[in-house]
Amino acid sequence: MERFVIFLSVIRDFEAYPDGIEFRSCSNCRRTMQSLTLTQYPTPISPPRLNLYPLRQIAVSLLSTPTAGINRRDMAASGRESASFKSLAVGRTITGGDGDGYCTLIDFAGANVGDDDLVVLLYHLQHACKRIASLVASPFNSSLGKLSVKSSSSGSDRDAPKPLDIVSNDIVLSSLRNSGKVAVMASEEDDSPTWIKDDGPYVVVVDPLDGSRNIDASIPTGTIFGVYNRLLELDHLPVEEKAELNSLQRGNRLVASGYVLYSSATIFCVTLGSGTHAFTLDHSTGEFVLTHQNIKIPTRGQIYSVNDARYFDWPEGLRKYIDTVRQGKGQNPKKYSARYICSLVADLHRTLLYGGVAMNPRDHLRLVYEGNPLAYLVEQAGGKSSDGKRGILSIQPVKLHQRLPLFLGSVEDVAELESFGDVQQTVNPGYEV
Ligand SMILES: O=P(O)(O)OC[C@H]1O[C@](O)(COP(=O)(O)O)[C@@H](O)[C@@H]1O
Repeated sequence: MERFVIFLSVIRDFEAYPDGIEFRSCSNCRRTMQSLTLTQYPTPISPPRLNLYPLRQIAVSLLSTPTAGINRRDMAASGRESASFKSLAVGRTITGGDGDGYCTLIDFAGANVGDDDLVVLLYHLQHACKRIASLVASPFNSSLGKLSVKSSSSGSDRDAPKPLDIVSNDIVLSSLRNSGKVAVMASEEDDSPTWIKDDGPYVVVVDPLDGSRNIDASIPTGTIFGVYNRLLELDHLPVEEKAELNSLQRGNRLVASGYVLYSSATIFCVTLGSGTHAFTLDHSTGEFVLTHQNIKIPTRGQIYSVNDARYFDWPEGLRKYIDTVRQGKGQNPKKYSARYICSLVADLHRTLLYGGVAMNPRDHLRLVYEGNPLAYLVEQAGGKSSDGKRGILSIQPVKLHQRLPLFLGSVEDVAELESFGDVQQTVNPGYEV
C-alpha cells in the first residue's frame, strides 16, 4: 500500500523504456519505482476510479524490449519515436526533436538519414549500449570483470576475454539480431563473424567493450562500431566466406560508425556520413539526447596521448616527436601536456573535443573493429587518421583481427607527427599491464 501511494504521487509525468520506468517528476523515487514492476501492481486497483488501466496498457507496450523486426511504423506507433518521422516527413534538418531543443538520437537519425533501415539498426544498437552502460555501472557486476577466461581457440592472437566483454558481446549480438537489418556481425570478441540474416542490408563490425582491462577500477570503457552495406555481389558464396569478406571491407566504405563512452556520462558519438555528433544519455528519460552537433576537432591541439612507459621501445622518430612537442619546440610553440587513460574511447573522446593526438604506436589495436570506425568518425569531424605512414581508411584489411599502429587527432598534429618518419613501434614484446 505504501508503494502504491508513492506511485500515485509521482504518476503525473513518466517515461517508460525497456529497462524500467522513469518518473521524471521524482528521480529520488526511482529505486522504489524500479522494484514496482507492472506485474507487481497492487491488484485492488479500480481502473475506472483511478483511470490507471489505459496507462498500464501503454506502459506494457512501451516496456517491452525491442523485438525482432521492429520497424519505423512500429516505433512510431509506440509513440516514443514519432517525432523523428514527423521531422523526416517535412524534410527539415532538425536541431531539436520537436523544436524545444530536445532532440534524441533517433529523432536526429530519422531527420538526417535517408534510409529507414539504418534508423532501425541504430535504434537497436543504442538499446544495446544502454544495457551495457547499466551493466558496467552495476554494483552487482563489480566482480565480473576480474575473472579472466581462456580464449576458445588455441593459438588465437586475441587477448583472453573477460566475462563483461562476453556479456556485452551477447547483448550487441541479440540487439542486432532483433533489428532484422543485419546480415553479419564481426566482433572483436569472436574468432569469426556471425552470419545473422541473408537479406540483412548491413554488416556491423564491433568492439563491444573496449578498455575492459580498466573495468575493475571503474575507469571509462567504450563500445566501438562500424556499419557497412552488405556486398550483394558476394551473396552466392558459402556463408563463412561471405561473412568474412563482407567484414573485411575498407574503412572508406563505411556508411556509419561511432563509439559509446561509459564514463561520468554515457555518450553516443556517431557519424552517419555527414559530420560527427554526440548524444548524452539523459537518465531522466532513458534517451540519448543531442548535446554536441557537428563536432569539429581543433586543427591543432596541445595534448598528446600515449603510453610513454614504452619510450625505450619506440623508434627514433617517435621519441624525437614527443621530445619536441613537450618542450614546445614543434610547429606549435607551446609545451604539450600528456593525458593517457589507457582506454581508447575515452582518450579519443577527449582528443576529439580538445584536439591534439591520441596514439598507440605499436601494432596493438585492430584495424577492423577499432581503427576503421574511429578513423571514419575522426575524419568526419575534420581530423586525420594514420598508421604513421598512410591514412587508415584506405588500408585493405587482410584478416579480421589484424592489428596496427594507430594515430588519430588534429590534422596539423597528426601531419607533424608523420613528418618525423619512423613513428611505428616495431618492438612489441607483449607487455604484462
Ligand atoms: O598497453 P597499451 O599499449 O597502452 O594499450 C592500451 C590500449 O589497449 C586497449 O585497452 C585495447 O586493448 P584490448 O582490446 O586488448 O583491451 C585500449 O583501450 C587502450 O588504448
